[in-house]
Amino acid sequence: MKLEVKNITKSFGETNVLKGISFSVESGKALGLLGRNGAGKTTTIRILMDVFHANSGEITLDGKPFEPRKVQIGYLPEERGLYPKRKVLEQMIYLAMLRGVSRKTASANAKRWLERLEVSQYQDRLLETLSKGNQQKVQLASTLVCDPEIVILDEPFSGLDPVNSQILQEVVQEMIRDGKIVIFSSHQMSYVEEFCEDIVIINHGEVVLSGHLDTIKRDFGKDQLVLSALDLSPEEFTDQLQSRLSDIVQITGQTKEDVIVRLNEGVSRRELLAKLSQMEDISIEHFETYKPSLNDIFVARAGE
Ligand SMILES: Nc1ncnc2c1ncn2[C@@H]1O[C@H](COP(=O)(O)OP(=O)(O)OP(=O)(O)O)[C@@H](O)[C@H]1O
Repeated sequence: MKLEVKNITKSFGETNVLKGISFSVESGKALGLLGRNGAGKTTTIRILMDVFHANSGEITLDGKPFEPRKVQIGYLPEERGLYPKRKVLEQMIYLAMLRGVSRKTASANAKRWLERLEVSQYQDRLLETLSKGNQQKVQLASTLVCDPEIVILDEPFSGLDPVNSQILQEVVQEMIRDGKIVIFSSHQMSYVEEFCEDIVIINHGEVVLSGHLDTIKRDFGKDQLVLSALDLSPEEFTDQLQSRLSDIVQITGQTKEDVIVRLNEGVSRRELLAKLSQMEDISIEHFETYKPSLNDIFVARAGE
């Protein structure tokens, strides 16, 4: 299956919140839907879920108009939506039945997911009596109870301890292996890097970057190098580079140990290396291609 979002726009009153959002995601893959607070991620998801109508654009599934009610979708919204005063298992079965699953299957699926997420001991408790993390796991179990083909997870890791995060990571990996379409929205970039082959970054309602994460990283790191020099702090080395090599490199960043530079247009790595080795008072310790993290890319593309 292939889900395609094509040039979606949405306004609330005078405010254009989405200004032409496009992306696609296929079965067995996870797409990271990223953006700063207020960028338009939830609005996009709500349009996918048919909570809002787009002003223009279209959404297709395998080339045909997407009808969310005709496909099983598991949506874990950021603002969680279960009933605090109802029992865990009872409400999971109820919610699955609302989505057309038989009572027997709903009950079996609910028990299986509660077990898998290690919260089956709470199945007969009122939801509000569970800890925040355990409520979160019940939410996730409820998302999966209808055996969805499309899974949309909005900040699924918030409030989970490291052990529970690990369990959830395994579940997400399993869903990808099982051929689900996964849309994963999170501000926690390390999880996005873990699961998502492709990403789309939205900023002020526009896609500012999208594509295959490995390719994006390669392109972003292209022409950038990580350098350090023996017996010089990154600050001292930065000063040296700025005063002596500013015709061939620009400083783009600094870490605790290294300086990150970008080659000026037309300058090769070989040229830089030659210039550095001619500097007799400096011994180069570290010279390698810059490998940006998704966090670096996000800050560069979605930062003001
Ligand atoms: N029902 C609504 N009426 C008016 N404006 C809205 C409505 N829903 C969202 N907005 C506005 O649309 C913009 C995008 O909001 P949205 O919730 O999609 O952002 P987001 O990327 O999900 O942010 P966050 O990371 O904070 O959850 C915001 O400026 C928000 O105020």
